[in-house]
Amino acid sequence: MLKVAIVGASGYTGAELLRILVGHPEVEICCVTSRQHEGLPIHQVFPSLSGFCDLLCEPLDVAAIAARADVVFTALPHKSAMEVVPGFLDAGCKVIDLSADYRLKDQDVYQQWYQPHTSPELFAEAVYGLPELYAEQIRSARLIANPGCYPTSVILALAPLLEEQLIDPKTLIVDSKSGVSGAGRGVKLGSLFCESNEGFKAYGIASHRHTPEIEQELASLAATDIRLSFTPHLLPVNRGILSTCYADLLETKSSDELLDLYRQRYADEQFVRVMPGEQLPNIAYIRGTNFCDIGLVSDPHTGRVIVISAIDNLVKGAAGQAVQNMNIMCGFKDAIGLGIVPMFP
Ligand SMILES: NC(=O)C1=CN([C@@H]2O[C@H](COP(=O)(O)OP(=O)(O)OC[C@H]3O[C@@H](n4cnc5c(N)ncnc54)[C@H](OP(=O)(O)O)[C@@H]3O)[C@@H](O)[C@H]2O)C=CC1
Ligand SMILES: CC(=O)N[C@@H](CCC(=O)OP(=O)(O)O)C(=O)O
Repeated sequence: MLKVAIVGASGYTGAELLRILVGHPEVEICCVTSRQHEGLPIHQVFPSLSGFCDLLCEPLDVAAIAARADVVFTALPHKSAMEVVPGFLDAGCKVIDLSADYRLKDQDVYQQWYQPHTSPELFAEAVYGLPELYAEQIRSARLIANPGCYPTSVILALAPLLEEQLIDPKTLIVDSKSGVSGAGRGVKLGSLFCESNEGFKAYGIASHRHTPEIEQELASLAATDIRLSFTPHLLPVNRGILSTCYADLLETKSSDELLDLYRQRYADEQFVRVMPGEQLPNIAYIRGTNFCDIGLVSDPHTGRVIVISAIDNLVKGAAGQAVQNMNIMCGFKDAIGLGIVPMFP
């Protein structure tokens, strides 16, 4: 059995890692950490886990955890992850980092959007953990930079069009809407029920820290520089991201032709579902699962294509993708532990 530790287990992505990994046949969870809940059984932190996991929350002692774990999931806020990731790697663990600390390839860009980085020497080694693009590199990786939730939804939505150079990269506009769990479990004014319920607002306009991450990956697909207008919105639901992506087509293509391209591109990707014909993604269809649903419409009136994608921010946007990466790194089948059928309604 593979021994895994979940560092930052009392957060939302930590809870989701636990939900997925308690049912994983190749994994034994050996350690969960939380500073605030040290000594408390994790099922008391998350009563939903009663009967599934009775590990006690431990402090974050890198040496003590590394002595027991083969793989460490760091589900910590960015800036905190970089304080512990190098120690786990030095001790011989594989690390899947859910934070943004190792996603960017350029140290100056990281510093501009976050803060000075304390282990930029790991940037070159870290593999951006989007299996639909980097499965080969993930297989032999020691450090996975698990992608951001918004970036996952946007990159998967636009990859086929950019790879085939069918859209003008200068015309890209993306609107994304996220459920409130995207902001984490920490107490924040904007996450309070009365602040978010029945409201719907844009935030981080022209300044959201996922912009450089999305641009980095889209530029690599398009083999040209990308400048993106990215506007996230806070949606008053617990989970789910719906991204709407607009771009000018460089040649006339019908919706059916483009859908065919997407079907071919993702034919071997079991977690990407290209919606048939008129159907469009809905966060209600993927809740709790590792699916990314994609639909599109080619608009002859404007010459633009509009691509819609939907993911669960905590699953394909975080914990599910992290487990998918672990499966690939460890030679397991990609979908082990992730074969959840969506519930509806
Ligand atoms: N929520 C989402 O949809 C997504 C989140 N992510 C990223 O995943 C990471 C975790 O997110 P999420 O679970 O939402 O965050 P939460 O705020 O819900 O949880 C954070 C966890 O880290 C622990 N923690 C916080 N600060 C520190 C610290 N300085 N040292 C040690 N432990 C600490 C907390 O426990 P305690 O304070 O008890 O120690 C808690 O267990 C973040 O980097 C986030 O940006 C990525 C994609 C999607
Ligand atoms: C709704 C909400 O607040 N979402 C978060 C993004 C989610 C996230 O955790 O992003 P990282 O993985 O890059 O940290 C935000 O806008 O900052």
